[in-house]
Amino acid sequence: MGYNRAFSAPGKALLVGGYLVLDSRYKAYVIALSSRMHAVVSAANEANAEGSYRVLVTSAQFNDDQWSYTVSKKEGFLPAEDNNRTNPFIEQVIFNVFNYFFDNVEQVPNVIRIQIFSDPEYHSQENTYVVSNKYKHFNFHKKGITDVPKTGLGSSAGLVTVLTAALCSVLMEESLTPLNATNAEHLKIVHNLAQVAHCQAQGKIGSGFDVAAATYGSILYNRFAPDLVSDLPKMNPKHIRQYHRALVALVERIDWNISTERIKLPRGLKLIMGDVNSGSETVKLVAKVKRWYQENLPRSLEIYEKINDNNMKVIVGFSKLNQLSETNPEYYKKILESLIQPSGKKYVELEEIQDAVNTIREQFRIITQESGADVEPSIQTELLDACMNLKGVLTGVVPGAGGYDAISLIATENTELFQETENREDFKNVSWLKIKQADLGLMEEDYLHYKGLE
Ligand SMILES: Nc1ncnc2c1ncn2[C@@H]1O[C@H](COP(=O)(O)OP(=O)(O)O)[C@@H](O)[C@H]1O
Ligand SMILES: C[C@@](O)(CCOP(=O)(O)OP(=O)(O)O)CC(=O)O
Repeated sequence: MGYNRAFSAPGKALLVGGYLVLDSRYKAYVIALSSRMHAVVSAANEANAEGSYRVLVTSAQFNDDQWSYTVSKKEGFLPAEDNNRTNPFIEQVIFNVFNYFFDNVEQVPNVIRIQIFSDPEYHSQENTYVVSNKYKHFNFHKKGITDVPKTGLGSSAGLVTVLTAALCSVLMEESLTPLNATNAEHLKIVHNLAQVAHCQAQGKIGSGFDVAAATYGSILYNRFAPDLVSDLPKMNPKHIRQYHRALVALVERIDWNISTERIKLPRGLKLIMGDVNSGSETVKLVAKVKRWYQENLPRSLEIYEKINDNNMKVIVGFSKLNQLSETNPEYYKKILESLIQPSGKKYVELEEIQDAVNTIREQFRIITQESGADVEPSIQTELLDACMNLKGVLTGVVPGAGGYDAISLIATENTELFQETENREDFKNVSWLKIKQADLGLMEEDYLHYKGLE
């Protein structure tokens, strides 16, 4: 038996804290999703050029996309793709993981094969067929990964996180404590390496909430200083150890000052995501909002502070509901029932959250108008307002960067929006995604559960 392991990591929805989370002063409420990215890894010694390693990454679901990289210590582990194919996310993971384990690569098997799988909700499901076994089912597309539309659940962050875990597991195999996805120190190593790789591959410094959720699950997140990653030295072919030293210091010794406090939606409530099927470009939205912010100081700061005050009200409101569900379950049950069958009685515990979300949305509509970035465009306003009249819905937002991608609702667990909105003209562009809040971030899977899916 050779070396075989598998890992998975969840997608994300940023419910509260969009844009503000780019600044480390502000916190965001991030829900990890039941839709996951998976990496199945095997490793063996095969005939290979002396001192070089081959990392073969396959994405069978996307027209058998494949990337075959060769790396060697003397080249600073800079990956060269055998067929000149590029996938910056895969490249940066290989580069960073090998450089991190710089002194411990001698015994590592020289061929590492990794199969990537992604759950169906990450991508448009048009023109797909399902391949399944007893444990898993995946959608297969006729096109390559770059030609299939995404739904915005964070495929690259999930990919980078599972790939980092898979490669770390192989490179740590010789160490005293093999990679354990429940060990806090190991999670920190995977998280920090994945953040570095993701930032470098994106070529912009996002807040990293997506990689943090992929690693830690649903969290209250605040970001690290962007300089931590951008200050890493470039790989210098004459001093290949320099990058290793800086990376080890960054991953192990420097305090990133991030928060990854675990959170859970209030008991009895669930997340519902509707894919709106149009697509927005986060990078462009962020650039426009940043420009607006700089050009409108100090008023823009006041708007951000107002949004933040209300973000915190939502976060505290959710946590109060969770407490209430334990201290006064009878009363809590009535509160939730009022969302399904309005009796005229108002519950301040719900109104506080609804009012805070309305204020946040109002402020984002001001930003939308003034910046030209469609954070909450009017078509999404109409949709969210219509959702507020559906049975069981507590509140709803355009998640993350906003735009035309999706809507996220928080509703009672028994809410069945599919039936309620079927055949309704105002919901004709919405497809409800089959997702739930996930309990775990990165986790180990049984590699045998992927047999026959490749
Ligand atoms: N299943 C996969 N196999 C290989 N690469 C993938 C896969 N899923 C995502 N990627 C990589 O991530 C990129 C998409 O990243 P990005 O544009 O940041 O989208 P997202 O918002 O979903 O993270 C793809 O172009 C590809 O390089
Ligand atoms: C604007 C943001 O704060 C949130 C963007 O959230 P999305 O969920 O829209 O993210 P993408 O998957 O990258 O498109 C930028 C950030 O925090 O990186």
